[in-house]
Amino acid sequence: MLTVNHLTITQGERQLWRDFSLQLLPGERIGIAAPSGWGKTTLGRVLAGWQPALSGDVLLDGKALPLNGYCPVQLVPQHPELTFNPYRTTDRSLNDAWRPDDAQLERFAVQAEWLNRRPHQLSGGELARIALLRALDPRTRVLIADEVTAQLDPRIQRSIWQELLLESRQRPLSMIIFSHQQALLEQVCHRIIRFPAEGTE
Ligand SMILES: Nc1ncnc2c1ncn2[C@@H]1O[C@H](COP(=O)(O)OP(=O)(O)OP(=O)(O)O)[C@@H](O)[C@H]1O
Repeated sequence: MLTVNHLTITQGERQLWRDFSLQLLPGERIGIAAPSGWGKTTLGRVLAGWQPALSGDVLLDGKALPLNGYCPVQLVPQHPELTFNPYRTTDRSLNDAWRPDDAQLERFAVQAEWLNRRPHQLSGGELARIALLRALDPRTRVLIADEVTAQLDPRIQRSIWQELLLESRQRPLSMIIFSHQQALLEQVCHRIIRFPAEGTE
């Protein structure tokens, strides 16, 4: 279980989250809907250990996330091109995590040939699928999906979400999903937390 305890997160002078708490059961999928600039991506970065919070903590099964080695909470960022090394072919970045087989590449609509290219030689949607597959390393327990399919056409979006839901049920893999697509959140999440909370605007 992922437990988020009283997180306060600042970015520069600005306080983005104050006393934010959440519990996520194995296999549970929670959607977070908030206006642009609210701090969703920053929250994702803190939950996956990419940057510290001002206060509060993030625990997986009661323990702090590991500082070294593989982090079982994985963020798939909205702009994956910023997280791929531009000088390496994408297979090297993917295989830093794990080695998906051909069937797994097919499930997430990744063509083997794309893995011989560098990030700038791929479209945003192609790179987004490789980033997603990389984060699905079998050691991942919680996936934070930050607008992961926003760059994809509706048919591929549907098929990727079908596979993600299958993965979420089978492992089980918990998910925190940030999206501006209300219909998507309603279809894939067990519950949705909306900001600003009703009556506070
Ligand atoms: N490295 C940074 N330094 C300073 N300010 C930042 C930094 N990163 C983000 N911000 C600011 O923090 C706020 C929250 O940004 P964040 O990307 O977390 O929002 P978001 O809710 O994910 O937005 P969107 O829906 O547009 O992706 C924004 O006002 C942004 O300009």
